[in-house]
Amino acid sequence: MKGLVTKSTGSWYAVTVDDKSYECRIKGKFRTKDIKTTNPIAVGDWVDIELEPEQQTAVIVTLYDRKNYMIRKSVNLSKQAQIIAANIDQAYLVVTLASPPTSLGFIDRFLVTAEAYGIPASILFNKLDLFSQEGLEILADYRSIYEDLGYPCFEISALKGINIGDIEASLMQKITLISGHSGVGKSTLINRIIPEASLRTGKISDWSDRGKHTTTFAEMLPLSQGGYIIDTPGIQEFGVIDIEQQELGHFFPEMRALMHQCRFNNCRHINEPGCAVLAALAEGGIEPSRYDSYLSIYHGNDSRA
Ligand SMILES: Nc1nc2c(ncn2[C@@H]2O[C@H](COP(=O)(O)OP(=O)(O)OP(=O)(O)O)[C@@H](O)[C@H]2O)c(=O)[nH]1
Ligand SMILES: [Zn+2]
Repeated sequence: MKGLVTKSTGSWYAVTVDDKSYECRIKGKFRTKDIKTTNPIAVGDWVDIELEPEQQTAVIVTLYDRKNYMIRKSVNLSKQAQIIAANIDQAYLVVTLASPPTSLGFIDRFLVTAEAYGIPASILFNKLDLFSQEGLEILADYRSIYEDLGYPCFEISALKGINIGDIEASLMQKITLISGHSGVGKSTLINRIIPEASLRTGKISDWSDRGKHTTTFAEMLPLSQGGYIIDTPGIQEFGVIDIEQQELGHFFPEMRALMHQCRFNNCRHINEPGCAVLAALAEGGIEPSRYDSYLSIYHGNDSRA
């Protein structure tokens, strides 16, 4: 029977076939290109399952080819990768400028991975209700960096219900991944959009609570207007994986637009003479924070919260 993986705990998977959900485990090996993954099957995957005799459970026996996926380097296991979700139409990164802050490096790593797999990405700036005047100015700066690159940005308060209608409209009939650090408000947002979901939301009250994950597994939730949201556990760190140094510039839209003007066609945009990217950086046509992220990813560094 062919079904859709709608929930994953890492060892068990819920697979939906014609509105019926089966608790499944994996049989055999499933490989993603040459990458070692901590989870061979991810939410959003299409699979074949076989019922186990005289039991309520089933086993996943086939994994169908994926249209795309979001992947990151696993924390502490730098050789291994985690597939966050597969077969998605768009990826929404929920960020906050405070409690907890999301770094530009983290945002850029997420966007580069989305570009590499052809997934349209948007940024949701949450907790708008907490912003001071100064905070709003920083928000406007961040927003303009990413909007100028073509990434849609939303300013919202999941808690107070501000600007949620715009997001709801953009989710219709689509499979949308919702990702971000722990505590940025993903569950609060999803609860507002799908009240029946009643996901647990956590209070991050002090330092010792930081990193406490209230969402522990990825889950695909149907929307009443059609489409799905994929809720994922909070991510501390986003390590880019499976991108060659030489192709990295292609996944920065502002660099992609200029690189054919570089003198050398194998330009790394680091110190080459006649580099159009470095010229644009010097003239303010490329954001220094974006170029910093390029260098940092190029040199294989991960982002930490
Ligand atoms: N002030 C304010 N607080 C918010 C907002 N959205 C969420 N919060 C609070 O932030 C805390 C974390 O929210 P969650 O929705 O649990 O965050 P999460 O991203 O789902 O976290 P994980 O499940 O750990 O990944 C809770 O105390 C929420 O009430 C918002 O728009 N404004
Ligand atoms: Zn160059």
